[in-house]
Amino acid sequence: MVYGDKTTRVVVIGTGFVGSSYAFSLINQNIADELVLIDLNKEKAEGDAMDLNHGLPFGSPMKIWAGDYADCKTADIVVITAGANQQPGETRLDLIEKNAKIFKIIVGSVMDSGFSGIFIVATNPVDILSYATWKYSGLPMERVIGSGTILDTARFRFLLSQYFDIDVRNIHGYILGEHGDTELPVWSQTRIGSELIDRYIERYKPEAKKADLDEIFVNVRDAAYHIIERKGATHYAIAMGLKRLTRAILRNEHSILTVSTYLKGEYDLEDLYIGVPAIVSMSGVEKVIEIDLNEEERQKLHHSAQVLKDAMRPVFHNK
Ligand SMILES: NC(=O)C1=CN([C@@H]2O[C@H](COP(=O)(O)OP(=O)(O)OC[C@H]3O[C@@H](n4cnc5c(N)ncnc54)[C@H](O)[C@@H]3O)[C@@H](O)[C@H]2O)C=CC1
Ligand SMILES: CC(=O)C(=O)O
Repeated sequence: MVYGDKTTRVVVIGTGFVGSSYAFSLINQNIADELVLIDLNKEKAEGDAMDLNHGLPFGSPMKIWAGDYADCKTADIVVITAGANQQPGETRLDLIEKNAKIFKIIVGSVMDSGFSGIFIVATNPVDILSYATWKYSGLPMERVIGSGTILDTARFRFLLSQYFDIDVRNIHGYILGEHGDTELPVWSQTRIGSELIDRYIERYKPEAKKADLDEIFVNVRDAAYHIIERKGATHYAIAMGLKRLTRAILRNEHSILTVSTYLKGEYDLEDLYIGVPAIVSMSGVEKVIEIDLNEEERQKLHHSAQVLKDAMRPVFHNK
């Protein structure tokens, strides 16, 4: 562990579908020494702690308990997955009012404990609530990270891997922007192995159609709607994305991940959290990576940023 002999502690706030799936994912990875579960529904957190503890004989040693906000004081990472999720037909932005109110209380309680670690935010609308967490906590921007488009990028890579019949680990591409309806694919920089996708198609899959690629992106963008219609929530893949982010921090991996982070001029955007590639290490977001976008992609990213700014104005500036 990069923290040397120090015991590493992760606190999860909100042990619903996402929080409990993340906790399960974490105990299977031997990443942290301690895991604290907090939920408004204390019995749910207690039940989860019992259930997870009973699995430890099959895994690695870890201390897991249902705790309270005082336990955040020495935490390295606090992951917030608390709050309302989308009902069928609802957009992520529809959740802003109720979840922003919940966040004011949660983030205030975490900071009252004396917490000085890193926040990871997953609750939707994640870009706006990451901004809220940064504002409410007063922590440096690099220590407040939203899961951003980490999940959308994973969905994009998976669907492309199916289409091209190539190992998903050899598909390299990013979804940027809002984790939501205005996100965009960066086709101009998408690669299969080391080949740009257009060149790969020319050489190895000339029968591939633009309409198929467009449909892949639509399925990425609308994946949450499709899953929520079928089972009411999405949680396994985001749990694995949050675990990946946790590992990048605790193991100081310097990984490039599409997280929601604060922009101060990068991509000609400022004063918002939005999904872009960034280097993540034990200090949090070390650096935003500004990949070359073509004009259409740049315009779509700016449109997505504008939609986020318009949505957060009533919550953060006019009240
Ligand atoms: N960023 C991403 O890629 C994804 C984000 N999400 C978001 O994650 C959030 C959670 O989703 P689910 O786990 O499905 O919801 P859920 O309803 O299963 O769980 C939410 C939990 O938060 C708890 N909670 C509510 N208010 C609280 C408070 N003030 N303090 C502590 N706990 C509180 C509830 O008791 C509940 O256990 C939603 O906003 C959802 O949209 C879901 C999937 C992917
Ligand atoms: C719910 C959500 O944000 C997702 O699955 O993308």
